Amino acid sequence: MPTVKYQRGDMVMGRWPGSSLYYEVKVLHFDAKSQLYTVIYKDGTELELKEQDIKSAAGFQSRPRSRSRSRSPGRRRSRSRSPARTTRPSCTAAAVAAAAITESTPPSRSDAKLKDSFEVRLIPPEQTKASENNGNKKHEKKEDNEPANKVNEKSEPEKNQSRYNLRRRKDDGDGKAEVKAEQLEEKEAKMAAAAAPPSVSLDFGGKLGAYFWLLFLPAWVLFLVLKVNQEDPSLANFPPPWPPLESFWDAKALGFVVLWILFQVLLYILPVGKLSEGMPLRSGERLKYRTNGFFAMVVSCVAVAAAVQQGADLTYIHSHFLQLAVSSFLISVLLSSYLYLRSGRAAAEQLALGGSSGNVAYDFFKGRELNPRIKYFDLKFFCEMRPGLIGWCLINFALALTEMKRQGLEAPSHAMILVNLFQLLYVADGLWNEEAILTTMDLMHDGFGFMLAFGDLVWVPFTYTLQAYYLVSRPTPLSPPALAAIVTLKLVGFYIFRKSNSEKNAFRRNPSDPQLSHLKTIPTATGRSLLVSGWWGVVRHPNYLGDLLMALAWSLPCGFSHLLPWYYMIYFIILLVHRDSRDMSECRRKYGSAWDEYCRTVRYRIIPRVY
Ligand SMILES: NC(=O)C1=CN([C@@H]2O[C@H](COP(=O)(O)OP(=O)(O)OC[C@H]3O[C@@H](n4cnc5c(N)ncnc54)[C@H](OP(=O)(O)O)[C@@H]3O)[C@@H](O)[C@H]2O)C=CC1
Ligand SMILES: CC(C)=CCC[C@@H](C)[C@H]1CC=C2C3=C(CC[C@@]21C)[C@@]1(C)CC[C@H](O)C(C)(C)[C@@H]1CC3
Repeated sequence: MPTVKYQRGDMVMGRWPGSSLYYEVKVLHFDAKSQLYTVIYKDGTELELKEQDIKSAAGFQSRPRSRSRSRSPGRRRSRSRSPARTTRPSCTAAAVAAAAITESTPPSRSDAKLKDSFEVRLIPPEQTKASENNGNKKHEKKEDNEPANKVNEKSEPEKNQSRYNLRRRKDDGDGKAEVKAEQLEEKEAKMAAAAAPPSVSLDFGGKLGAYFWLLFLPAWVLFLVLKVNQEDPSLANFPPPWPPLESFWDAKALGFVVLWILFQVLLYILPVGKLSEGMPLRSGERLKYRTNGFFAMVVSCVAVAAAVQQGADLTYIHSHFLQLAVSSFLISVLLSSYLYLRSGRAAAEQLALGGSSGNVAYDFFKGRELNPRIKYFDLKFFCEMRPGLIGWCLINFALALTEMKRQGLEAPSHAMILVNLFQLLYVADGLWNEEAILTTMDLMHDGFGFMLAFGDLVWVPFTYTLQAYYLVSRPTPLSPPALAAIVTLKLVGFYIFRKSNSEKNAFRRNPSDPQLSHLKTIPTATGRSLLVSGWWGVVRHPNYLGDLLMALAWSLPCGFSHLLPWYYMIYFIILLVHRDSRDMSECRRKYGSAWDEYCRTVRYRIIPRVY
């Protein structure tokens, strides 16, 4: 192939995205269509690079420290208080490669210091910039706050510095011009990284999987809704009776759903509440979000109470559950189609990683655009946090009223009260801590497409309410000890869930938060660190553990007569196990062997000593 400069198996130097640093990589593959080389770093991290980001190894050498008069990364480090200054690389892709070029033997893992202190492997682009910019004291402060780094600072001799000074020979010793060229390169590389995100493997079963999920998810919701309406919803009583076609559609139901969504839109755009910043995007930009979810929930409760006071019959929700679900489904399909169409016009840097497979079904399902917005109105954030989530509580409340009416009760049953209160607490907590959602996977990494639109508008309100629906016509008495045990379980789960989510959110927002200074961290090549003690040192997803305990507490009040009210628990285990593995791959890609280090230190994923 005449146009291919580097061949498979060639050892070359690849630019680390977002920086001007080059590391040794092996060429795995060249894609003629995208003109991208797939390269692999020494620790197994794979990236796709443009030809201009690859140089032949012959043009590189490690710069001897004595000649390092310029503001090279290594030298900048030696002036700053960054941990990178004082530690030696151990195993990130880039650092291993760096060490491999400058030393005959790569850094040894058996290094005694490695055991107790987590080491910096590479100057992260952000850190490099921070040290370069003397005015940026914030970053230095952050590093000071990390005890693990302090240990490193004391223990590592400066002589290691020169090992990271990898640059092209022609740049050597060229004072100001060099700095300028370097800054330009860094800027270019950043833009390239933003514009051409590295491709990631397709999850959810890839393209075929997308077709499957597009058909299966709506069918499954329909199945559940029909099943819970059966007098005997046991598995043996299969299939549930198919209702007449005309009963799927009700214009009034569609009207109610549209009104509800518009009401939530109105509450969302009111200039009430805090404007919170999201995490930095690949372009470096930080979007602003109006986090007034709790306010929206309170106003919605007042509005619903007023409507009931005025004689509105909420049992309509129970009797038209199917039609309301179908209406929401139609809206989610319309929304997803709009999202897919508009994503065609989105700039490359606005797309989620892996969101552009080129396959219509997959991209429609998974969503391409990361943060689709109409002016300041963030569609993904709004859909995830408002109509479906608050709607879930409204439906639960309506089902409690229906239970009272059906069973001639003066108050809802204990089981119904527990389910209502538990789930209300879950939603209210999510909305109270709305800002925390900005550091979750959905907001940071996932595109907005059918999966989330359907999940937010149909799946959450019409399947998360199944326990309450189940209880409407199936009285389930609870003994006082059972009641106490279930409440305790819920509170324990909630405590773990809230504390761990808040800890991660606080750390991501401000790594130098004095309240977190006791926590150990592992620095990574991206400039972000990973918590390795506290909640995130117990298991890799303590928040999932808390969430699962809560899910158990939601099913227990419904007893053990049927599987249906346990559906949420089963689904949730599958969802979280899959989410955990998706997150593992994503973090492995992002953090390279710093992530492996974290996984070796924190061995269990969700349940200590079990999983
Ligand atoms: N009820 C429901 O239906 C659902 C509820 N949930 C709940 O939503 C919440 C959010 O979940 P989800 O978005 O899946 O995942 P997380 O909130 O756990 O976010 C995962 C991200 O956190 C960061 N991270 C991972 N490990 C560490 C660490 N050691 N130190 C610092 N940061 C770390 C990484 O992002 P980075 O490093 O880029 O910051 C990672 O990608 C959870 O509580 C979950 O239980 C989730 C799904 C469905
Ligand atoms: C099968 C299918 C269609 C899956 C879609 C998954 C979505 C239903 C969930 C993905 C992540 C979610 C979160 C919440 C609700 C469910 C979805 C949208 C959440 C808003 C619930 C309230 C919590 O407090 C939370 C804010 C942490 C949570 C965030 C993730």
